[in-house]
Amino acid sequence: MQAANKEHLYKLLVIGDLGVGKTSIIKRYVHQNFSSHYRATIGVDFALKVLHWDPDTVVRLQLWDIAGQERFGNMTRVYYREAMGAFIVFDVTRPATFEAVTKWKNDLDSKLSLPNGKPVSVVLLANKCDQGKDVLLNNGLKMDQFCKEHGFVGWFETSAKENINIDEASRCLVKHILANECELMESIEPDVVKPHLTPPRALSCSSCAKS
Ligand SMILES: Nc1nc2c(ncn2[C@@H]2O[C@H](COP(=O)(O)OP(=O)(O)OP(=O)(O)O)[C@@H](O)[C@H]2O)c(=O)[nH]1
Ligand SMILES: [Mg+2]
Repeated sequence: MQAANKEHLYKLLVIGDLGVGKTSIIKRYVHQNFSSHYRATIGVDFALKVLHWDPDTVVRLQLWDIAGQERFGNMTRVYYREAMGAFIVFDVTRPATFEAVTKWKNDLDSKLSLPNGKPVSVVLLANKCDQGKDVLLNNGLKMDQFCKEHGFVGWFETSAKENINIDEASRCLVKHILANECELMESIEPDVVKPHLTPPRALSCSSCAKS
């Protein structure tokens, strides 16, 4: 296979309350397995997922699995640094974890933004949808409105247990990150190549090429 000529590496955050399924979603996405045994994450765990985005683009995702117990503490600023996007996860069987979504989003937006000052792209995950949709049934129709009001680029009902919508949610987030990166690149004056920038060919990105 011809070597990809565009490589991207993005740090992604996975945040949300205790026990909503952050670690399980990452385990399903990266290792294709699931365990019903709950072992709370301490601090932060890491995982790497490589996507062959298109024939000449490879996207490497560095996933930061942040413990729910970190709950907008002062460590989150350290964990959030230089991330390009995030998943905020709640548990559809526990309404309180949905209430916490706005707190996580506000914490993220108060501590992290893109170099142009815009908020990073965030996709909302309504996890454990294999276990019923209590929260969604009450809010299902309003989820699109909720996402618009709180600045989420999309939302998905997911299940780490049944492997539902996790790939789709990741593609949605990466698509928005690529578009953001393109906008950032375009905002850099084309005739002023800053010394730390890599050679011009890396300045283009697939979504720009498509636009
Ligand atoms: N039925 C079902 N159970 C799930 C799903 N995702 C996670 N679980 C279970 O929920 C519990 C918590 O999952 P974790 O992935 O450890 O949750 P977490 O968000 O990483 O929790 P912290 O690390 O404490 O923040 C475990 O018992 C999982 O098996 C799912 O999609 N469906
Ligand atoms: Mg965990």
